[in-house]
Formats: sequence, C-alpha cells, structure tokens
Amino acid sequence: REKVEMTKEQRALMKAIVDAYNRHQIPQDVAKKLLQEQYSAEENFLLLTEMATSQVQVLVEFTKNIPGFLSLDREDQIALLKGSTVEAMFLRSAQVFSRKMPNGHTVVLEERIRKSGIPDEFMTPMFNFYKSIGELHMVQEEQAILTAITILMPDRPYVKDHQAVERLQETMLNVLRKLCVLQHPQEQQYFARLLGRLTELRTLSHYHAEMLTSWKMNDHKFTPLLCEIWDVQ
Ligand SMILES: CC(C)NC(=O)n1c(-c2ccccc2)cc2c1CN(S(=O)(=O)c1cccs1)CC2
Repeated sequence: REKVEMTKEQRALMKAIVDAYNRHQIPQDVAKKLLQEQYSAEENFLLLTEMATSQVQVLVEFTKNIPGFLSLDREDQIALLKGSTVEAMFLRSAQVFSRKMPNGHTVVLEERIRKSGIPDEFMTPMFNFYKSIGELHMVQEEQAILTAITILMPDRPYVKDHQAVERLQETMLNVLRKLCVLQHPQEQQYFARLLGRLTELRTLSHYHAEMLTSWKMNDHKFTPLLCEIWDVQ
C-alpha cells in the first residue's frame, strides 16, 4: 500500500484545530457537579442546561478558530452554528461519557442523566450513540476534526454559499482520512465508520427537536442562549 503522508499544510491545519479544541473545554467543575451528590430530576435538568449552555459558548469559540470559518459569509456562519450545536453537543457528550473516569463515575453519570426529566424513549438512542462513539477509541485529533466536519456541513438550513462551506469541509475530510489511516492502520474502514457516526448524530438531533417540544409542554426553563440557538420561545 502506498505510504500515507500528511502535507505540511495539513499538519498545520490539524494543529490549529486540535489547539482550539483543547483550549475551549467545558469547565470541569460543571461536569463534576453532576457527579457530586444526589439531586432531584429538576436539579439534574438544571445542571444539564448549565452544561449544554457552556458547551454552546465553548463551541462558538472553537468554531471561530477553524481556519477559513471567519472568511465565510456572516449569515452562513450563524446558519452553520445554529444547525450544528445539537450534533456537536451530542458528540462532545459522547466523548465526555466514554472518557476513562474513576470506576463507578460513568455509572453515576448515566444514572444522573437518566434521572433528569428527559423522556425515556430518547435515552436508548442517546446512550447507544455514546457507546458506539466510545467503541471507536478516537484520538483527540480525530475528535477535534470530526467536530469541525460536523460544524462545516454544507447542507444545513439557510446556508447560501454551499460551495464555500463544502470546500472547507472537504479540506477537513482529507485530513481526517489520512489521520485515520495513520492512527488505525489495521482498520481499513475506520474512516467510513467515523463518518457513519455523523448519520447517527442527525437522527439524535431529530429526537432532540421532539424532546424540546415535550419539555416546553412541562414548562421546563432553558437559558436565553439555548432558547436562541434552539428556537425555543
Ligand atoms: C458535556 C455536555 C455538553 N453534555 C450535556 O450537557 N449533556 C449530557 C452529558 C453527557 C455526558 C456527560 C455529561 C453530560 C447529557 C445530555 C446533555 C444535554 N442535553 S440537552 O442539551 O438536550 C439539555 C439541556 C438542558 C436540558 S436537556 C440532554 C442530555
């Protein structure tokens, strides 16, 4: 098989993305709160609201550091962010969930998430996704670039300059393809499996939209930022 090499530009691009990804992390104390003591379903819901809100802020900062993103049309930048926050949030959640935690923490975390007012029919697909991401044992470069690829999805609603976004995403896909070959030489289809997760993410975001309506019914409160980004009144 031919020797796969990353070009200088691709290595620089990957470094920029990974540095941005590592710079913009959720404050660990928020995640720790979820693990601390036993809370009520309402309190767990509030914690998740707090975590999701800080994740959106982290995501905006990360996105601004994706080379080329700020040169896109301003309205397209907003359309890409609005269209990808739920998927990026589930991707980040899966990565946090499948991270090596002191034993018992994962169980506690799952229990807290299950007891937070989220409809049961949503739990199964959500935890299946977390596990399917965990099984991939992604390195952090792959996590960072996969998140960038999710954000730079040209077919999000209201994107005008489809081509410009496609060009940026293609650059990222080329880096990810080489990275997968270099990091997982034994698994021919690893890159394809990674992209398959993006399809699973879309399904989750449809579930999420339905969940939002049911939450609105039981007058669950969200933060102004989540209301803005998720078009919740
Ligand atoms: C890491 C952050 C981004 N994850 C997070 O906030 N989680 C996590 C989660 C997963 C693994 C580890 C730690 C936390 C599970 C869920 C959410 C948020 N959503 S939400 O955005 O729909 C929501 C917002 C408000 C009420 S419900 C519900 C499900």
